[in-house]
Amino acid sequence: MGRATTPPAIEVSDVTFSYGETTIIDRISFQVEEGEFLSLIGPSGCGKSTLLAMMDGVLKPDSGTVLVEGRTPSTGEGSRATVFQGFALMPWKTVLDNVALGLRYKRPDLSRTERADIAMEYLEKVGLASSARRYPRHLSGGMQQRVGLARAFAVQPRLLLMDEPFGALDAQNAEVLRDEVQALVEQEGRSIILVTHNLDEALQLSSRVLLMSAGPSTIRDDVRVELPSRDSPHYAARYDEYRTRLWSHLRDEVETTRARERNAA
Ligand SMILES: Nc1ncnc2c1ncn2[C@@H]1O[C@H](COP(=O)(O)OP(=O)(O)OP(=O)(O)O)[C@@H](O)[C@H]1O
Repeated sequence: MGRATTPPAIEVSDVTFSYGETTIIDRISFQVEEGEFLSLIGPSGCGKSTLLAMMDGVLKPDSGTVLVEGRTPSTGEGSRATVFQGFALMPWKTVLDNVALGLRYKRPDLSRTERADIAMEYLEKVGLASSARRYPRHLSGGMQQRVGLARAFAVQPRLLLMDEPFGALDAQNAEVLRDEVQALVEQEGRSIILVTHNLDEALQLSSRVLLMSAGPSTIRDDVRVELPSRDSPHYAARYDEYRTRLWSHLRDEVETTRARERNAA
């Protein structure tokens, strides 16, 4: 009674979304609590990016509501940051300026020097301080994605939305960056939503995995991931249990999508 309650980081209630005549998302509901790291997985085209865009205020549901910290999101709010597969860096700006740019929009209260100092601090965290004065075209894909991560984390968002952030990287770079994301998350402790095709990535990084069905998508499974530390003798068995469960559902949904594609062809 009279207790102040913090709204969930995200509250998706009975959301439906269509592109034209095609229903993509069919009455989906779930909540994400503050500090949760949620991975969204599901077959290609089931609407993961669409759902993320609604959380970012870029798209609006046809019916139902998406609330972020209790409010309808609109674009460009400082409490959120996004990381996408395509890096989205400004080619004419240096690495340092690219990171500082995010701060300029999201933390206009800071001076130019303060922004540069923070940008540098985050470039150090992702191991790119020595490339601060270089331009994105001079960096490898992995390095560019690190700049994207530094830019997103530098604004210290309460909510971080990531859409296939490792998708354009080779396997080794993806592995290194996943470790870096994990380290940043442990230091910063924010709410995170990760869209991924990679079940292992979802299991290794997140505290919860939401599996979407083939479209019109609903929630097929919702799994809280509680793994012991990696050096525990129980880690492998527990990991396999989660993986087997999620993969059996995911495989069904991928097969449904493929069968539909074959019928449509
Ligand atoms: N602007 C648009 N107009 C019409 N259809 C669209 C538009 N954007 C996406 N779609 C379609 O909506 C469906 C959902 O797209 P979305 O990108 O959200 O899926 P996804 O699960 O993120 O896909 P993927 O895993 O392949 O990245 C797909 O079939 C896609 O082709």
